[in-house]
Amino acid sequence: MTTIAIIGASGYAGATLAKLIATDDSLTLGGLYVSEASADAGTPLSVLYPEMLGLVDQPLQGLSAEALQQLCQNHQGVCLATEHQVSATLVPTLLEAGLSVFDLSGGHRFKDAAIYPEFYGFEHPHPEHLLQAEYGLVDWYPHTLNKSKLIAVPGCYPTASLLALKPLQQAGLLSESAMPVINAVSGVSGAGRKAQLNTHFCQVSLTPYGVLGHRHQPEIETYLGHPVVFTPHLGNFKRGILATIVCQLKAGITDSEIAEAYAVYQGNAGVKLLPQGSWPKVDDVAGSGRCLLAWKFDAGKQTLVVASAIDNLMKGAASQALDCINIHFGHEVYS
Ligand SMILES: NC(=O)C1=CN([C@@H]2O[C@H](COP(=O)(O)OP(=O)(O)OC[C@H]3O[C@@H](n4cnc5c(N)ncnc54)[C@H](OP(=O)(O)O)[C@@H]3O)[C@@H](O)[C@H]2O)C=CC1
Ligand SMILES: CC(=O)N[C@@H](CCC(=O)OP(=O)(O)O)C(=O)O
Repeated sequence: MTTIAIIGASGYAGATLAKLIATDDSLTLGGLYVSEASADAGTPLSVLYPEMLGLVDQPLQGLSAEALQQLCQNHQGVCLATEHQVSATLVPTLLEAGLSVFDLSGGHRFKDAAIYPEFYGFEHPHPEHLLQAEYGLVDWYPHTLNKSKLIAVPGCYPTASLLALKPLQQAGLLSESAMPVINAVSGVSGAGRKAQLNTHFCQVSLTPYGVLGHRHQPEIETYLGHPVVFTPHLGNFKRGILATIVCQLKAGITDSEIAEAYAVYQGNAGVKLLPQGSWPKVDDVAGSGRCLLAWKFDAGKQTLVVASAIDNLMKGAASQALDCINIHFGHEVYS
């Protein structure tokens, strides 16, 4: 059995992951950590999330220097469900102790350290570790996940967008002179558990944000290998992401070439194509580790619309992290 700790376990992504690890036959859920001064230190996770009563009753521990030392001695892997800068600061100690690190934040998704001051608002404290991180988009890069002890779990919007666009890019169907336009709506849990006025459920009304400057734009472009226009929106529902993407394809492309490109997902339990004429809904993926895709093509305009739905806390965070852990340690993956 492989024992996994979670730092940031009281947050939405960390708690979702704790539940998945606790019910995974190949893994043992180890220590659950919050910040040293957290008001939740000492509280069982199941008190914060009663759905986990009897399943995850261990208390959250404040991450003191002593707790960090014990974490390093007692676990094979650790998940960082913490804010980007916190993850970037913790990684060197965890790697030096020999642990495998699964970072759910954006702290290690780029090789180019210059992205951090521009899109994340801080200088990366350990750019040397960026070069060793592998990007954990499990449906596309499963074979690199045992090549490094540092796995950068993708962001939620990039997961939804890349799963929709990579088949087209790989098959060479995207027009080189046009950018896919991604409009994506996320539920409020995407913003985390901590209260903030602009993500207060009663204040939220469907609106774009981060226009032409969201940090997921460079992440999508990096792993697609093609520029895009990405506009996230916040919607007044709890969980799920729906990305609706409009792309220009090269002249002469046909429906059957598009179908062939998406056949890359045949037999993949984690990504499913809906029958032509059906479109994914966020409620159809809430609580699931799957991505649902659907597309329609106008051959006259060479325009493709593809829609992609995931649960931001599952495929967009915790279930993708769980798949990364199991692939990394050579266990069976159940999507
Ligand atoms: N929510 C989502 O849909 C997704 C989130 N992510 C990423 O996952 C990470 C976590 O997100 P989310 O769960 O939403 O965030 P939350 O705000 O819900 O949770 C953050 C967690 O980190 C803990 N924490 C804060 N500071 C520290 C610290 N210094 N040391 C240890 N623990 C700390 C918090 O507890 P406390 O403050 O009490 O210490 C809490 O447990 C972020 O990087 C986010 O960008 C990725 C994909 C999707
Ligand atoms: C609705 C909402 O606020 N969503 C978050 C994205 C959550 C996510 O995927 O986070 P990371 O890339 O940061 O890990 C945002 O736009 O910042």
